[in-house]
Amino acid sequence: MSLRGRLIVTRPAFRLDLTLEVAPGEVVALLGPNGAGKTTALRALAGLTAMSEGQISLDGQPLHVLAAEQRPIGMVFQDYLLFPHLSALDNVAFGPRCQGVAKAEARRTAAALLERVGLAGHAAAKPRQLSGGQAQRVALARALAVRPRLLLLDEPLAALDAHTRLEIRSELRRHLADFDGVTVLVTHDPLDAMVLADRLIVIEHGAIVQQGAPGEVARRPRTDYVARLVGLNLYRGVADGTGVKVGELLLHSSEHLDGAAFVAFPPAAVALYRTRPDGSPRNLWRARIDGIERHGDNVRVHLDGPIAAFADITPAAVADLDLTPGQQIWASVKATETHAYPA
Ligand SMILES: Nc1ncnc2c1ncn2[C@@H]1O[C@H](COP(=O)(O)OP(=O)(O)OP(=O)(O)O)[C@@H](O)[C@H]1O
Repeated sequence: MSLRGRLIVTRPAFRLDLTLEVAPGEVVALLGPNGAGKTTALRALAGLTAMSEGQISLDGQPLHVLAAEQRPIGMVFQDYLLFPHLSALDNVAFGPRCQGVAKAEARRTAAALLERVGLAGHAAAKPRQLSGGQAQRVALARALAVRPRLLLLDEPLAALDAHTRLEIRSELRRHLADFDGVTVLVTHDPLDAMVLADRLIVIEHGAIVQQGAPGEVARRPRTDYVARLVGLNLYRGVADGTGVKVGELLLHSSEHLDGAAFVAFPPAAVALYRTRPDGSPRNLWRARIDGIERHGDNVRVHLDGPIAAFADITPAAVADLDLTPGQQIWASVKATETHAYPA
């Protein structure tokens, strides 16, 4: 079961144009900032948003010619959209019933699916009697009940609190691993994407800007959005074999490259000094402190200068260095903590 297609949706102030190819059993996450077009892409796959041009095929059969209700898809929405007046069992049985399955058989299928998601004991409960995590499980069971060949998940964990989210994320991962059709999920959350997906497709302004295995995307971001998402300082420059020239600054790394290159390093790899350090580390520059904010247990210092960078240091280091906004400081990062790759 494979999905292929070119999705084009044109609106007055927005154009989505994506070429997608997803293998059987593969889980792909569409990731991107607000308004990038993730939901539009998902809705176009579902037949809920009309495409202006393009075509989609599933297992070699055209999908875009089918009305939404005829498409062999299962969908989980962010707020689940369970029918409030139906029990969990009847919510799950609803899809098979619509497909013409006899009532008793539809309910048997639904009961088996509820058991699979760990809710056998809640079959009679109405949606309002379920917790967020339970409602999410019912929504997944309902999506699977129609034996879909394409599973579409729109921010499937967004409505859950942090603790439940952790639990449901790993459960969902197991269910997706058992599903042999194509899964496309939309998320804002890099962790959901990293844990759930085999491949990330990053969308910005309606177009794919980067795609690849989660680890690869995290190690080698290609846009500022991806770099921020995975918490790296990222620059584009020109490599000359010994380092990457970014503006006036030459940044050394352990890789030897030539030509257009990206160079990235984590904020925690940046060390700050009041006076020029001895034994000059290879990457050293004079920076101005542009801002200081809490960042988890650490402090994130915003640096301006030949390059804009974030440095994560401990609160004790902030006190020792007596840092204040506007102050000039030395910043360094070891070549071994700097990663360069072709642009
Ligand atoms: N029904 C609509 N009518 C007109 N414009 C729309 C409609 N839905 C979305 N848009 C616009 O289309 C663009 C893409 O929106 P979309 O919801 O697909 O983005 P998204 O990546 O899913 O964003 P978010 O993460 O905020 O949900 C945005 O500019 C949005 O304002």
